[in-house]
Amino acid sequence: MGKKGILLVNLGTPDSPEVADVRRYLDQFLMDERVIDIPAFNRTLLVKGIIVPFRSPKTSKLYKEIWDENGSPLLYFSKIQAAMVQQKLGDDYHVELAMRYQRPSIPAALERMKSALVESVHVVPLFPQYASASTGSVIQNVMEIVGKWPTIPPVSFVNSFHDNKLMIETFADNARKYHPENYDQILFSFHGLPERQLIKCDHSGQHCLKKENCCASLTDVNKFCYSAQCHDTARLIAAELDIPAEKYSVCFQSRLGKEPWVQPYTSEVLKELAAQGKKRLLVFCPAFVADCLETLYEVSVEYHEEFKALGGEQVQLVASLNDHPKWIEAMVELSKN
Ligand SMILES: C=CC1=C(C)c2cc3[nH]c(cc4nc(cc5[nH]c(cc1n2)c(C)c5CCC(=O)O)C(CCC(=O)O)=C4C)c(C)c3C=C
Ligand SMILES: [Fe+2]
Ligand SMILES: [Fe+2]
Repeated sequence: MGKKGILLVNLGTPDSPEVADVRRYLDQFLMDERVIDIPAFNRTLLVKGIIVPFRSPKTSKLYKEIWDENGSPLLYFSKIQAAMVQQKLGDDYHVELAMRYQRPSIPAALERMKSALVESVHVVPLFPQYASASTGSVIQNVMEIVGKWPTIPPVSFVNSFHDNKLMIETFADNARKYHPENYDQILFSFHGLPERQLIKCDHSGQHCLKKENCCASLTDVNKFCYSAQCHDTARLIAAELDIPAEKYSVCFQSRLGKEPWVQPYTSEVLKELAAQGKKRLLVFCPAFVADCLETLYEVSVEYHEEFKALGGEQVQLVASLNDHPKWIEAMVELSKN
């Protein structure tokens, strides 16, 4: 019997922090029709004419701040995760790591699986909450590639795992060493998303952003809503740590462009908390399964400085899932289901 193929996919990172590599990365990322979801002609003008030329040098500087002897933290931890999952799953499985953008690429990883004569392909997009721009893009890309193979094997996908028990426990474990009770407020800062994409993903057309706070709770009718899944993840981690509702806030970071993104924005929440006299914040970033630019720089450096300038004292990041054994167990579970 052939091996079962497992494809673990994260977002991607540049090959190096140099401007040319960052430019290639941003170009592939932002030209994705699910990321900048506007008509192709306008997307090309905006991405190739404005965002990539102006943003690449700035983003390159940020990547240089987090790049160490192991390279990009996102790729470093992703490789460790894949090797540990392969080791746990054993010889009946063939595990490949891929990045949606740049390397190791999805086409190359799928080609290696094909050459290894896998009997099936199970895809695990490494994004806990479903978004069209992340999970949706991975699923579409894999379907396009495998869809052209002469023999299409059984293919399956994980859609989201925002409430995975082992994942929730891992975030809680990582926070305990900071003693959450010693902080003035706990923040769950998720990657942001344009509001337009939230509305588009609501196939009923009747739920997302229709009423105040409608995207803050997860129900049967909005079970694919990114915002609702984020709120659910936050609620579960808070419950695991006995953090009362008034002691934590859910917010969204990394906004790009001028149109409205899912709210509240992390920067605005920092302003409000500083105005209330809060001094010490503990911040989870549960949209990511590995530390990356958005956690190590945006939260630990940018938000920390921003909060201090507002009169606060500390923004402490809770480490991501990285190579925590319980998270590896969760990945094994996701690989088998
Ligand atoms: C949680 C999953 C992610 C979603 C959803 C997502 C949507 C999204 N992102 C951008 C723009 C940028 N994101 C950038 C970095 C970045 N994004 C994610 C994850 C999601 N993005 C990760 C893990 C990272 C870090 C990668 C790393 O190498 O560490 C960047 C690059 C950095 C920068 O220039 O600021 C951009 C740009 C959009 C527009 C979007 C949805 C529409
Ligand atoms: Fe992003
Ligand atoms: Fe919603």
